[in-house]
Amino acid sequence: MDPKLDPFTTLLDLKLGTFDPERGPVQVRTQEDLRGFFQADPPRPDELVYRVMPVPVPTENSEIQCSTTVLEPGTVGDEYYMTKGHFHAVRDRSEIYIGLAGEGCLVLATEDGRHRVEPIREGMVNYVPGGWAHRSVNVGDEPLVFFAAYVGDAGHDYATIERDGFPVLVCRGDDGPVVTDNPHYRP
Ligand SMILES: O=P(O)(O)OC[C@H]1O[C@](O)(CO)[C@@H](O)[C@@H]1O
Ligand SMILES: [Fe+2]
Repeated sequence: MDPKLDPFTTLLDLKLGTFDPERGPVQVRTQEDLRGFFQADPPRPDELVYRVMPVPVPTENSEIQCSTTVLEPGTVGDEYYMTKGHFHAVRDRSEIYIGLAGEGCLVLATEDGRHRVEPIREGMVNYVPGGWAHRSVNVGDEPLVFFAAYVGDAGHDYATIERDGFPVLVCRGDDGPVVTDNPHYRP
C-alpha cells in the first residue's frame, strides 16, 4: 500500500499531560460549556473545568486518534467536575484510557441503561468497549490527567448524553465520593 501519513513523534509529559511539540489546538471546556450536563446551573461560568490536548489524524477507521485530558478538581453543586461524556457517533468504536495523575472515576453506560463505574489512577488502563458511553470524573484534590486512544472515525455523540444524562451521578459526600442514581436520567 501507499502510506497516507508520515511517522511523527511527540513528547508526552506524564504528569501534566502536555505534548511537546503540541500536535493540535487545545480544546478548553468551562463550566458554561457544561451547562445542561451538570444538574445545577454553573455558579462560575468562566471557570476552567477541563482541557483536551489532541494528536489529530484523519478521522478514518484506519487511524488511531489520541489525546490527553486534564480535568481540574472542583464541583458544581454536589457533582464533581467531569467531562461532558459521549457515545461514539459510530457506536461500535472502542477506546483505551491510561491514567497518568490524580484520582478519578470513569462512568460508563449502555443505551439500554446498564452502567459501570471504574477507577482512573496513575498506571491504570481502562478499556471502553464499543456501545458504552463514557465520562470521566475528578474525585480528588489535584488535576486528573489521562491519555485516551480511540478508533479514528469514532466521532462524538454528545446530544444523547445532554438529553438523557448518565444513569448515575458522582457527588461529594461527607466521607468522600458517593455514586447515586440520577433522578433526571431519561425523564
Ligand atoms: O469528549 P468529552 O466527553 O468532552 O471528554 C473528553 C475526553 O474524551 C475524549 O473525547 C475521548 O473519549 C477525549 O478526546 C477526551 O479525553
Ligand atoms: Fe470517546
